[in-house]
Amino acid sequence: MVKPKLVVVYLSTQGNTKKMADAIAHGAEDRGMEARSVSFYEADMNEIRDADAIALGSSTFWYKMHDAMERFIERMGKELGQTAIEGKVGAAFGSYGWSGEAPVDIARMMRSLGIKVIDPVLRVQYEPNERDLEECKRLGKDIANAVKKTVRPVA
Ligand SMILES: Cc1cc2nc3c(=O)[nH]c(=O)nc-3n(C[C@H](O)[C@H](O)[C@H](O)COP(=O)(O)O)c2cc1C
Repeated sequence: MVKPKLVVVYLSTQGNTKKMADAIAHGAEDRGMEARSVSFYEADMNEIRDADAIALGSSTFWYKMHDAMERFIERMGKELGQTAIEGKVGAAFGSYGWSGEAPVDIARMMRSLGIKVIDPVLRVQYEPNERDLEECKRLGKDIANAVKKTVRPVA
């Protein structure tokens, strides 16, 4: 049986958001998904097109997500088009220091592309601890549960 697929794309300067991304992927795997956590510059648009779910994460720098992540989401919309993206399950996350705007902005951009972003939009202050990583795994499991409930039309 083909497993449903999750791609987790992150932008992380010191590895904090990357740790969240890896834990989200592990949580989804525990619930039977095929999941891959990749840095934004390694992300493959064809893989995203084929995925049932996408999780996007960036740390907050100067009160917003990194420009490169914003450009990545815009490129995703342009290259894949709304029909390929619409109806996918999504999640937004990121590490922050004091204001934490990036995950909220990511969720807004994903929703404007028609992605069904689930709650919570997950934010962790600085380096995730064990409890934070459990929450990230929980989000991965929730993504898998949401995918099971979603029937997407075959393209
Ligand atoms: C130059 C710089 C600017 C930052 N600006 C913000 C900010 O505006 N708001 C905030 O919440 N955190 C800010 N931070 C804190 C980072 O988001 C935080 O260190 C985070 O854990 C980095 O995660 P990463 O390793 O995934 O990139 C900033 C950090 C640096 C070095």
